[in-house]
Amino acid sequence: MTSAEGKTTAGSSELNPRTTQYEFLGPPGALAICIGTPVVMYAMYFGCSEEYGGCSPPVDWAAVAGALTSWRWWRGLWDTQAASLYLAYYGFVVVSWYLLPGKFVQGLPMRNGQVKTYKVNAFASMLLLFGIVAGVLWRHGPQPFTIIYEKWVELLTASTLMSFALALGCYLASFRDGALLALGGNSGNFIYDFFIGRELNPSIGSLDLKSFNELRPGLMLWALVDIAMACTQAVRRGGHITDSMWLVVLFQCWYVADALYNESAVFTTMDITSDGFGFMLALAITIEPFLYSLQARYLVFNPIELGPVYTAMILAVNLLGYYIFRAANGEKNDFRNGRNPKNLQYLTTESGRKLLTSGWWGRSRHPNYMGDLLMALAWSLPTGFNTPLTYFYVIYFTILLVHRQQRDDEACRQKYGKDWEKYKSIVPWRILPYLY
Ligand SMILES: NC(=O)C1=CN([C@@H]2O[C@H](COP(=O)(O)OP(=O)(O)OC[C@H]3O[C@@H](n4cnc5c(N)ncnc54)[C@H](OP(=O)(O)O)[C@@H]3O)[C@@H](O)[C@H]2O)C=CC1
Ligand SMILES: CC(C)=CCC[C@@H](C)[C@H]1CC=C2C3=C(CC[C@@]21C)[C@@]1(C)CC[C@H](O)C(C)(C)[C@@H]1CC3
Repeated sequence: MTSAEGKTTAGSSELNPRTTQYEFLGPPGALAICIGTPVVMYAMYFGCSEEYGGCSPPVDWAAVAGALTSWRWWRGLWDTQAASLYLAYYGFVVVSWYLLPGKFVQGLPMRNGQVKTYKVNAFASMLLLFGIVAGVLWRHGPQPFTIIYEKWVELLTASTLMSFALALGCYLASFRDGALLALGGNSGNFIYDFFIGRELNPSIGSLDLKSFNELRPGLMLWALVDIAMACTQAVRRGGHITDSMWLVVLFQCWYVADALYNESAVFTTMDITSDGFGFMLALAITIEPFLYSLQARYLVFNPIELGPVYTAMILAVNLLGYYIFRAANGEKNDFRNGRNPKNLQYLTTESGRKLLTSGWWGRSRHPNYMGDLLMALAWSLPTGFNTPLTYFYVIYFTILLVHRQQRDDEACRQKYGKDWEKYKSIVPWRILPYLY
């Protein structure tokens, strides 16, 4: 953490104090991530696509350079049909949130004493989308879905612009009277606050923009993109889909379905309770479908048959990861909702809040990250070892989770003081027992 220099009292109040500590190396770091993330996403396309010579070295850099120095660089990124398709998709996700029935669930109390109510129907939205996909497949076969593969970069542009528009809109709206700001996003520096998110929970009517965008448009499109990649492979191979493609699509669709089914669990994560909604989280709608699906896109032009032995081994890695991820998240969720069915041991802190010290949370301080990382590995293994690029997700995710663990550790240190040090002495490992 670095200190936010040059703070003034303008823009601060008792409820919305000025942010005095920077994360992500302050404004230069925030600017680097704002520019760097879209650059990386385009680079993962230009550096790993059949149009530009595949993914394994040598990439056809001459073709990439040719594209970048010609008119195609600008014109090729934008396509009105792709942007309209993207908008129609986003509109569908909003309308399905509005129209489909759902439970109403309360979030944790905010520091102004208010409690937000969320409509929980993300899983129903996903089922509706999958129902429409099944209907199209039934009537027209896989062909209509190949447009997602063909217009990949144009759809990426549309989604990136949507992320930017959402973040900018929320940043500007946060200056209205009465907005509750995020404690970490009110530094007074435009770049930093735009990136971290100035307002804690921006909403339009009863639609909470942060939880909506963290979960629905990005995750559902990720599943749809994966299905479209399998359809593209099927069209090219006379209806045949490789076992590697089946694995990637099933694993990732399962992960998405699990997240949407357990929608209410996200209301207690730090993104929802503490972070604002800025460009960082708005990028979720782009990163999830266009970066996390790289393996499926790669398998379209590098079809790989794994055979039963490798298929079974990779399946086992994913199942183990999923078991740890779900069991750990389940234990914490139960505990935070006042249940302790396994009679796990815990430490009572001075604040009255309790911390689990046995079960998964006694093995490491973020056992759920361990499960998530194992799954990430299982999603890359079906692509073989011809290119390191399909392992990008595992590497990016490790960096993201290690940084997240450090942020959470600092937040818990501030929340629990010396009790957190005591917890750390009981549970010394951060993510991977005996390693980290
Ligand atoms: N696919 C992706 O791109 C990403 C996935 N994720 C996943 O999201 C999920 C949620 O992650 P995240 O919100 O970062 O963190 P966690 O689910 O690990 O939650 C951290 C919080 O849990 C509470 N806690 C910590 N230790 C204990 C304990 N011993 N007993 C009880 N409560 C404890 C603390 O909050 P308090 O005490 O206030 O309750 C702490 O702030 C994870 O499964 C992660 O893998 C995350 C980022 C990206
Ligand atoms: C630096 C930068 C640009 C960061 C963007 C990070 C985001 C993409 C991730 C931050 C936390 C996330 C979570 C999920 C997806 C990725 C982002 C948005 C998540 C929705 C994936 C599905 C899981 O089951 C989850 C619900 C636990 C998870 C929540 C956190």
